[in-house]
Amino acid sequence: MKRRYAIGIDYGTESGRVLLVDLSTGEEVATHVTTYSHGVIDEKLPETSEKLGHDWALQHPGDYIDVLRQSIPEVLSQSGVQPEQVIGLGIDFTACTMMPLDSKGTPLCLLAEWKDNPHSWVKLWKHHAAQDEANRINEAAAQRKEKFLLRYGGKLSSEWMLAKAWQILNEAPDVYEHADLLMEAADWVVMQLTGELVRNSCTAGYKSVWHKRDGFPSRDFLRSLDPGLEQLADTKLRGPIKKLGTRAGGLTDEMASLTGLIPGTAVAVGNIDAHAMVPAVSVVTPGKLVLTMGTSTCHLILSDNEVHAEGIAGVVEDGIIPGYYGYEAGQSAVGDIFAWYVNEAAPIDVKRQASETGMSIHEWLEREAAKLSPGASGLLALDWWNGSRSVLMDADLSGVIVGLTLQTRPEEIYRALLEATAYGTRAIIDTFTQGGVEVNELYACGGLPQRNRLLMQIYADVTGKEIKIADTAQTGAFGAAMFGAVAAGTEKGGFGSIVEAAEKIARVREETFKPIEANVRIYDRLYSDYKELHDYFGRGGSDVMKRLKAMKTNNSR
Ligand SMILES: Nc1ncnc2c1ncn2[C@@H]1O[C@H](COP(=O)(O)OP(=O)(O)O)[C@@H](O)[C@H]1O
Ligand SMILES: O=C(CO)[C@H](O)[C@H](O)COP(=O)(O)O
Repeated sequence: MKRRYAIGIDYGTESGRVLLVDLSTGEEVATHVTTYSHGVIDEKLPETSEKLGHDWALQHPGDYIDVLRQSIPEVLSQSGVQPEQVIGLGIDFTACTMMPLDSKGTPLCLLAEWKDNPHSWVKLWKHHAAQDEANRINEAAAQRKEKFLLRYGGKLSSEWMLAKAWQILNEAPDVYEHADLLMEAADWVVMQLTGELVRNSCTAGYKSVWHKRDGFPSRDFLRSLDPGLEQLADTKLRGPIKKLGTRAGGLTDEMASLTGLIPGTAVAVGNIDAHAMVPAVSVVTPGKLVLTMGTSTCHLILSDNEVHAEGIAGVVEDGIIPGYYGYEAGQSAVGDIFAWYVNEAAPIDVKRQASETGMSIHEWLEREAAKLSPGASGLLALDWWNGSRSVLMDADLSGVIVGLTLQTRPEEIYRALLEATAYGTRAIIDTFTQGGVEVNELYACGGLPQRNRLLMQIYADVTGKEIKIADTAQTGAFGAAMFGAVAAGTEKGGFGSIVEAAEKIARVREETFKPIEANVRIYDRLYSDYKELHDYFGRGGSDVMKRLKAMKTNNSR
């Protein structure tokens, strides 16, 4: 029998990565990356001089289609695989990355009459300008003792659908009114591929507060926020919600000719990028915490039980692997913090030395920072450069570095930033453990583990746990391909379930990162200092971060 393949597409913050996977061996046969030509739109709208406010982050939906147009034909031609050998396609996406659509399913930002309104564009997951709305949602839900709040650690995020939808209603009621649907980008791309309006249970559960039995927040609650939101769930969020691995539909003729695949190829319902990575590192049972480390980090774990605790961003039944409660927590910036330092703050001399040695700035700083021992720099940082997603769920918090002196070196700051993100992860592990979700093992995947060994050693030392690393640099796309093969089903040469797919083709590397005892002891002390700063700035010891942010926002008006 001819070999069978599946394609997975990982829609990240800056680019879409397409991977062709051999379903009999798990071999990654070909991969291609399409960088979004509009990138993250956070200063002004394309083709206009319309300036965006603080904390805005938008995208262009055309960039998502470019990934299909460019990268799918590319992996087919690189590999020589025949289109009919590709039995399934799955996608994963950043989330909540949402957009308003008209009644034909066209994003409003692509229509001449709406394109100058920032609210007609795709709001990227890291659009944080709906914090006011999030605060008001949280106050109202707490006051009304809404049951759903418990499943989200007591707070909904400004990154999620409800806050973003309400921001549109508040600031651009005409856009809200005209929007027939508000859709996750993951579901919109699946709709383009198949012509079917199908939502996936993962983004619906984690980002739109949907529950398998209780549905969305009640009309009564939505009306209590704003009468204009009352019908939100029944109208703009309508559509069947299908569980992960379900076949959303077959590839349309139009999409078949755009991609070079054959019409009718099975397309799985969408998924969140981080969540797709869990089975891709072979995790399909409880107790194994998966760190998906890239621009941001998500922390995902399965459990047999539903527990509620502060700091857990969300628990969704069947949200990651059917049959389990899937838990998510996260840090809104990780790679983004290192990128900030490299792009905005590293001195010119560092850039010169890196270029002289033929290394990237990250690589040079990593090499120099690895020469330092833990605690030697006298620096300690908080990891809130893009707010705190867990444990505090507050986008108005910001970054801190304590201990700077005239002697401080760039590699010391770089290392302090790596360490800060590791402390943030340890705080999340504590939250899970104290909340009753057992964390026995750590798995790391995403773009960072294979790029920065020092980072991974620091994570092992700070958490005191051995870390297993994904055997693929394209973990999201690999997981998406696995779900694509499940959607195709066994009769087509795919898999009967995601658990079967994980058993047959998912794997981790043999090499692991093990904690170094002497470092663990030092980091234990530094972590307790981190916690002191964390609670001081984050739990009301000082509101200086919020005052500074308010001053900055007022000044820019
Ligand atoms: N050697 C490195 N060390 C630390 N961070 C890095 C390194 N190389 C790239 N990064 C950061 O990794 C992030 C990109 O991660 P990746 O997983 O590829 O993308 P995404 O999160 O968009 O899916 C960027 O924030 C970038 O600054
Ligand atoms: O909230 C998310 C998942 O729940 C975002 O999709 C994620 O944090 C962004 O992913 P990346 O860092 O890989 O761009």
